[in-house]
Amino acid sequence: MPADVPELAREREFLAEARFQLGRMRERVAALDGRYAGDPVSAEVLEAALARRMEQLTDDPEIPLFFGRIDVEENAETFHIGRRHVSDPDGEPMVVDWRAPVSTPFYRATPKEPMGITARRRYGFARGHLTGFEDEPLVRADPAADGADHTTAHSEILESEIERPRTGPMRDIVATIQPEQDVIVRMPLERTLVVQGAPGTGKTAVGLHRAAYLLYAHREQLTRRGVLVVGPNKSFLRYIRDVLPALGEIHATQATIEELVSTHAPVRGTEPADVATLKGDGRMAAVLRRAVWSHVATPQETLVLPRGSFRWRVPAYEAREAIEQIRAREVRYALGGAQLRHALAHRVLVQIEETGDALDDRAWDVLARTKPVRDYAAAVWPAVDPRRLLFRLFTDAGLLAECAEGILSESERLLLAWDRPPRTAGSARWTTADAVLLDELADLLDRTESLAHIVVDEAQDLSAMMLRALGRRAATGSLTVLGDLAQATTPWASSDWSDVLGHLAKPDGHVEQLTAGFRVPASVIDLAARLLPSIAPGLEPPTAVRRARGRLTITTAPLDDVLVGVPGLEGSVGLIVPDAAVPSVRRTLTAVGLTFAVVGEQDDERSAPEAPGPDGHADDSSEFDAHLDLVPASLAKGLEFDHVVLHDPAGIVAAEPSHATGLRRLYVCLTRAVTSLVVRHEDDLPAELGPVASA
Ligand SMILES: Nc1ncnc2c1ncn2[C@@H]1O[C@H](COP(=O)(O)OP(=O)(O)OP(=O)(O)O)[C@@H](O)[C@H]1O
Repeated sequence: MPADVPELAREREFLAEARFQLGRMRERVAALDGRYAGDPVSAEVLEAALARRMEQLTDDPEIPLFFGRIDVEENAETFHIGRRHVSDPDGEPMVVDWRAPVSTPFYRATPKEPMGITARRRYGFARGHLTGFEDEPLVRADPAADGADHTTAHSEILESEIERPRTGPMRDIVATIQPEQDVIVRMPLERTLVVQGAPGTGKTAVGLHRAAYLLYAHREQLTRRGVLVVGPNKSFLRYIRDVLPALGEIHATQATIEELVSTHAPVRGTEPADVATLKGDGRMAAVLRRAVWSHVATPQETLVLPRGSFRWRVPAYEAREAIEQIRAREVRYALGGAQLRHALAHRVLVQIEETGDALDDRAWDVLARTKPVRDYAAAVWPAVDPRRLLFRLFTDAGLLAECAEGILSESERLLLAWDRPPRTAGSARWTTADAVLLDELADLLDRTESLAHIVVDEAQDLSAMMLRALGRRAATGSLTVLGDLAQATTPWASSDWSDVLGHLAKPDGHVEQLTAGFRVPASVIDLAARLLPSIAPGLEPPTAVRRARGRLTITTAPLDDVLVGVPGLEGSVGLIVPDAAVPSVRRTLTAVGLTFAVVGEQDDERSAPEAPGPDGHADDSSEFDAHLDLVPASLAKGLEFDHVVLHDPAGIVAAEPSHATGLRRLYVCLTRAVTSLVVRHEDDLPAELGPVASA
């Protein structure tokens, strides 16, 4: 960094002034009062908007108010770029929001394509204090040179940001978003995107920054219609939950797929992988559709509606005609039922009018609500309850055979039938896959409301039916789909992104790739990549951008010995173990006197408040604030630690339903390390890792 002391002093003054102006902006908002709005509803809306604005203008002295600057060629103007907009009393911008179009060159300009700027400046900060800056001129040395470099110059600030030790939950990358990432972040809202990338290429980070960008660029539409971030489990959601608020965005909901669908029934059951896989198969959608529509009967009787001294009649053939017309409209089932009542009532209305009585729309509604019309419609177009219908499908072989004819084989139908059927739909222990089917049924009955945008992380693990559940929640919106086919660990996972887009009902969506690896050091990538030919032929490992090659140790030493050095390690430490080994490893950790948190334990504690607390040594702070985390292998996905101790790789592979998914789980666990990885084993390492020398 240059030791340009006067310039550094000027920048510090500018920072102090920007902070002062931010305080002034906040005071001005604080002085506004929502109570002076015209009516109570507007007052409430205004109060909420003011509270949000106050929150956005809060100055956290630890967070730099700006992190970059660009010098614009045209009018020699400079723009400081930060997390939020700050203006002076004349309304002139002092700091521009990183998401504003004017900031784009900060992220994308290269000497070959300077995008109208002459220089880029990056700032170094320590705990909110400006410590230095680094200038990168963006003037091409030789404009005639063809094939000039598209890359940006080496930056120490960028490098130290990437190398910074990981502590606590995930943080934003707004100061160092890379050009290929920025292209994804700023893609138009209408576009559904899949971002395929190897471990640590920044997919999660990019997805969250895209959500923040879209909330900025389409504020009104997105806050009104909603943004949802879907993650694989609750501990992962806790890991990422601070990123959007740090970017000033609090209007996105986070949920697991299970949380989304469990509104239909609490998920209390589990089932064998083959059953869950079949329930997640896209063909189930056709089975359920048939099951719902099989309720519509063919009217055989005349509808008789007494009114005053008259008895109006709708013959069965007219009711059949009405049903055919409604079915041709392909409306949702419940709406179809309402339309049938109105169609029947309309036929009565016409007869009444023919007698010279003039009736209006209200009378039509009244007729549609009369008991004879309701009863008649309910008999031929009965109400359907999703839980009861699914219960019948799993207990009534005849009904299932009828609905699955030509779709599922006999052996598949047998697989769906409950071994020990519950007595009623209410007492059934529904599984996640069942809840997803209930969600599909609910949508066949009534259209699911669509959000404006959904970011789905670890999407490779979702079944076709889960993807459909998300797709319908973005039916009039779009999605950002993040994933890595090599990390697919569910038996129902997809092996092709175009299939995923098909199930989401977004066949026009397109796939982007990220290849630069910001997490995993080269030595660890080299080991993990040995699995790729077996688990995802055709996919490439990431290209490590970390300067250090990292430390890789493979050892058969006792776990106690491996743990000796843990307290002295800088940054976070993750001890990843097979799920079944958590209790025994926990005892080991307690015996050696280490303080630790167990990833996922907060969920267990919440679901079982009576459960005895951790055995004296577990850290009661949030799992990602602990120095050492004990991580069940099934929850490692998406997380990262400076140092990883991977205990019993063969056990991790063996715990999965198939060897292929076991190897993918191992690939996930191997790629969580930022600085060092210790693989500790007693049993032979999986052959696919090839020959390795154990210490
Ligand atoms: N442009 C960047 N600048 C600095 N750090 C970055 C950048 N992009 C990604 N990172 C860091 O790299 C790490 C990995 O990012 P992230 O978790 O988003 O990757 P991922 O592709 O989702 O990984 P996985 O497939 O393992 O879930 C994070 O610590 C993130 O902050």
